[in-house]
Parts: sequence; structure tokens; C-alpha cells
Amino acid sequence: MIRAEELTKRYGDRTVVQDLSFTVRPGTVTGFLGPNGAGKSTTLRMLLGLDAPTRGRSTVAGRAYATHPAPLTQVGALLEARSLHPGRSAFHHLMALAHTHGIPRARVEHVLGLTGLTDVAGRRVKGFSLGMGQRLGIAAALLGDPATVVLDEPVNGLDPDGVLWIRTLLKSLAAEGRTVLVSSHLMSEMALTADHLIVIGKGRLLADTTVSALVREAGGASVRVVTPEADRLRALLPTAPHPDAQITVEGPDTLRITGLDAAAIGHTAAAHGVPLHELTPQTASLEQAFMDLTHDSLEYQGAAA
Ligand SMILES: Nc1ncnc2c1ncn2[C@@H]1O[C@H](COP(=O)(O)OP(=O)(O)OP(=O)(O)O)[C@@H](O)[C@H]1O
Repeated sequence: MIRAEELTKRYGDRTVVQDLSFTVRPGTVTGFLGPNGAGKSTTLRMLLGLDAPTRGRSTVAGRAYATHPAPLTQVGALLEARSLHPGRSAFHHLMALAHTHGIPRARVEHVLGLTGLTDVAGRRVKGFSLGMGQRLGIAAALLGDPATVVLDEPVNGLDPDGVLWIRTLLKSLAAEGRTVLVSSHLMSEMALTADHLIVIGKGRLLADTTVSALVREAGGASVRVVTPEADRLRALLPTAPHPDAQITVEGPDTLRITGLDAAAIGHTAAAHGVPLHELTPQTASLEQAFMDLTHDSLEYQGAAA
């Protein structure tokens, strides 16, 4: 469990994090979301004892990070600024970290396997691609088998395979009962990865909620359906057991459906032989909810189009 209590950080006369209080619970992925410059990295640095708060306090597993006798075994962290010795191999980088905590070689080999780096473990880090570097950072974060994992923008710059890999890894870490806090400025990514969301803007808490609650508040996720038999599908859809379900006709062959998921719609169509040309879950409303939430606290605004 991570707990922040009225965390505040000032640089000169600028307050970049203000009175931030939240709790991150085990067993779920919590997304830490905010536009660029919102104060996410500063907050994570304070949680990890790398920056001193001007006011307030934070604890990980009940005590301040810096007071844990073997922090790697409590909290694994990947921060944006990586400090890697370029001439070291991935294996030696991890072994050097492992030595500081008496972690055995077998665990180093295990995390290399977990992050898909076994084949390149002997290569010098300076030749690593961005994605390989991220994987190595995650391997280091997992080295001590920590109950809490904190990752700052782990998908930044990764290709779709890498993004999918991180998403799956985070979910499995949470499923093992760990506390997982992951920052991002992309709602679309967090909607697919996180169960819980802490949203900040200009250093202040804007929302502490679940993804599904936010979807509901945003008017619900919808599914766009294109079929030459739109009228027949409308009549067949099982709306009765779902009082929230709504079907809007968007065109002669296009329906927008809320309150029923794509699977239910697809099954109904298949069971009655209705051909579907498109069956697309829409998350635009969630993106819009994030923009509405953070609009007044954007640090950098483009000129209005
Ligand atoms: N050492 C520092 N001295 C002065 N200002 C700082 C310092 N570190 C961060 N800031 C400022 O604090 C604000 C928050 O920065 P931070 O990096 O925490 O935001 P962020 O939400 O992580 O942003 P991004 O998504 O762009 O990484 C920014 O305006 C930044 O310029």
C-alpha cells in the first residue's frame, strides 16, 4: 500500500505539487494520470525518497521509503531518468544491483527471462534500443521481488508489442497481489491497463476513481455497429435485461449502442445470422472525460484551432 498525505512540493515560489493525498491499494493497477507538467514525476520522486516534500508525507508499506532497510525488496521503481553504466552488460548491471541486497544470481536470471532479455543479457547496455532499456529498467525494478511496483511512463516510446507486453505484465503483477502504480499522460493507455485512476492537474488532485466509474460519468462506453440489417438487429438485441441499454440510429446501416458490450452484440448477431460490417467499441468519451477534467489545469496549451 502507498499512502500520500498532503504532499506538497515548491520550487522557489512555484508550487508544483499541492496538498496531494491518496492511497494506492494492492491487487489492482492504479494509473497516475495527468497532462505534461502536472507533477507526476515529482510526486513519484517524493514517494521514493528522491525528493523531499516541502510539506506532507508519504509511506510505502507503512513507512517512509528511505527508512526501509532493504528498499529493493519492498518497492521496485522505474523512473524516467535511468542511470545505467553504458559499458556494463545487462547481466552485470543487474548483478551489481543484486549485490547491494544479497539477491542471488538465480533471481537475476529469472528477471532477465521475465523481461525477455535472456538472449541479450551479455550485451553492453549502450547498444540497447529504447525498448530494451525499458525492459532492463523493469527487470531492475522486479529484482527484489517487491510487493510494490512504481513505474513512471513505462510505455513511452515503445512499439505496439512492447506496449502490450507492459500492459500484460502490470496486470499479472497486480493479480499476484502487488501494489502497482504507473504514471502516464495517455488516458487511452490507462483505460486499457488500470482499474483505478488518480488524476492530477497542476499538482492538485482532480479525481480518485475507477476506470468504470469514469466511463459511466462520461456517459458510458458505446459500441458502433455497421450492418445492412440494422432494423432487424435493433429488434433482436437483448435490451430488456439491461435497462441502461440505449440504441441510437446514426445512419441507415449504423447503430451506436450503450449499455451492451461488443461481445453481447456480436453473439446476438451471430445467433440470428445478422451480418456485421463493423463492431467497434468506442472509448472517445473517456478521452473526452479526461480532457474535460484536466482542461483548466493544462500547463502547456496549444492555440485553439
Ligand atoms: N528540479 C526542478 N526545479 C524546478 N522546477 C521543476 C523541477 N522539477 C520539476 N519541475 C517543474 O515541476 C512541474 C512538474 O513537473 P513533473 O516532471 O513532475 O511533471 P509530470 O507530470 O511528470 O510531466 P510529464 O508528463 O511532462 O513528464 C513542471 O512544471 C516542471 O517544470
